[in-house]
Amino acid sequence: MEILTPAEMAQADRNADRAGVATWQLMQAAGEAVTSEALKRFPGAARIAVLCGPGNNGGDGYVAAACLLAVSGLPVEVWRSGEPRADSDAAKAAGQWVGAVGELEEFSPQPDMLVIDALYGAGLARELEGNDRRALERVRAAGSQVLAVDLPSGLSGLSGAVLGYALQADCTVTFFRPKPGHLLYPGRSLCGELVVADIGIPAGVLSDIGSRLWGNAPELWLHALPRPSALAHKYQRGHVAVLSGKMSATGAARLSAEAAARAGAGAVTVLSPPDALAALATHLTATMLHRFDTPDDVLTFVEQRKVQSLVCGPGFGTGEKQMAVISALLQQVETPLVLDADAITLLAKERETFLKARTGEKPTLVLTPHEGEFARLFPDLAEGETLSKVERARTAAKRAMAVVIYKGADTVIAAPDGRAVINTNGTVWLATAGSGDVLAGLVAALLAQGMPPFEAACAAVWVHAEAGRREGFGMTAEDLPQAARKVLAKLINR
Ligand SMILES: NC(=O)C1=CN([C@@H]2O[C@H](COP(=O)(O)OP(=O)(O)OC[C@H]3O[C@@H](n4cnc5c(N)ncnc54)[C@H](OP(=O)(O)O)[C@@H]3O)[C@@H](O)[C@H]2O)[C@@H](O)CC1
Ligand SMILES: Nc1ncnc2c1ncn2[C@@H]1O[C@H](COP(=O)(O)OP(=O)(O)O)[C@@H](O)[C@H]1O
Ligand SMILES: [K+]
Repeated sequence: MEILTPAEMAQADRNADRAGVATWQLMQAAGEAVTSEALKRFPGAARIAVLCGPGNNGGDGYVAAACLLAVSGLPVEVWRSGEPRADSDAAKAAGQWVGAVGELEEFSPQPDMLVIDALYGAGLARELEGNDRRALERVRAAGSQVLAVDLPSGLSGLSGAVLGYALQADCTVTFFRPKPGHLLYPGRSLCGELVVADIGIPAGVLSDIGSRLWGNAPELWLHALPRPSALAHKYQRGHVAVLSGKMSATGAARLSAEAAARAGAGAVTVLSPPDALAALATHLTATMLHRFDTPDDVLTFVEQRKVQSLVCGPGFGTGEKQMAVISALLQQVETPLVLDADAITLLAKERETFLKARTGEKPTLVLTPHEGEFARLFPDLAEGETLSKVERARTAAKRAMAVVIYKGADTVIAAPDGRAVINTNGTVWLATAGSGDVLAGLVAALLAQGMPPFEAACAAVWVHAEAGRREGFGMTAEDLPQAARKVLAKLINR
């Protein structure tokens, strides 16, 4: 599903108006959607308080208050912060509320109350403070249940950051399409359960908006998942090479290699520095092993053995020898390349040179930084407090001419052409050592089988997360490749 920024949502609104769906109609539908979720989800509430701001978010609140009074059989109170502008839809909605309206500073929340937070939504223009903030703080202290209209007031719809203060909602009802702030942390957790209500905006309004952001789902990349021909031999199913680090750090490369094999690569080779050969040889079975000493050894292997993708970084090391290998790969190899972990740290050491070289048409590169690695490679983006994670990932992808998988609980995948995806099926069980190495192997396997890089990255992230969910508590990274295989097998058979 497309994700719309607040500005794109406003455009959708205007397009809907032009298509004959009036904003007043949308406000009615929004208020009714809030009403129906309130009744469905909070059957234990003894009374309802609706907090209404001066804009359209407040307008939705007034509509909901009127509907709830008519149908819930509960006492409904309205508390306002500011007055709607004359002749606005919100003013019309406020005019239809027949009950009393209290000033927000006098609002006294109760534990048995459902509070409907309709102070600010997409129009939040500055930090939430003063009476607004104090009222929300009282709600938190009282422990009332909270339904947020569009967004918990104070949350940035663009970035998911809290501007001043925001309540923890039990449920958030938004309209038409989710916004980035619903899916990026901390917004994602503050929203509680997210409901995306259809309020009658036709999907056609999206055509000239050109949103380039989606929630990650198989629909985006299922068509591109590799399906080998019946006659394929092992190398035609993709040959992945994984570069290992020294003897004491070979596990990471093995995890990537195992993941690549389980994700459908027909052949996987671990390239090993001389000192690690023995350690790897005792552990590898189906995975092949090949020694390398110099960057040239790697280049020769890639060419002669028709390697179709490479993983470099997991457990690789950050010395000069390793830097020489990465430079050679970036400069002399056309094969799709996944750079993770130590490889990203190495790139960061030569940041300027690396980024300068990444212009124009370049061979496929996928970078998989976690928060710390991202900050090393793009310190200015990591510091920019006003940028959302999506904007950071997009800018990084453009600069590096690479698909960037910016990992975390809300992993964002971005391509140099501006496409971006927010992953939403992650689980904390993935926060285990080696889980990133598995992800790198999954991406490489899909690349080696010919999947386009952005789709391969999105698919790998989704499958990795789904595998983590399947395994759940107590899972280690060793469990992930097999679980990923099962997830992929199901998808391929769809
Ligand atoms: N398709 C759709 O999109 C639909 C959208 N709908 C609804 O519309 C909502 C967006 O409405 P909106 O644009 O009127 O903005 P909203 O959030 O109500 O606030 C604007 C007002 O608040 C003020 N203000 C802002 N920040 C402030 C602060 N910190 N502290 C104090 N004041 C502050 C601001 O003042 P100003 O900055 O102008 O001085 C202005 O007066 C959206 O979230 C959804 O619920 C539905 O009706 C159905 C269709
Ligand atoms: N709290 C979390 N919720 C969801 N996914 C997470 C969480 N923490 C980490 N992950 C995921 O787990 C993986 C960890 O990768 P990484 O940090 O590189 O670990 P390692 O270096 O140990 O392999 C990434 O895919 C990341 O998105
Ligand atoms: K709100």
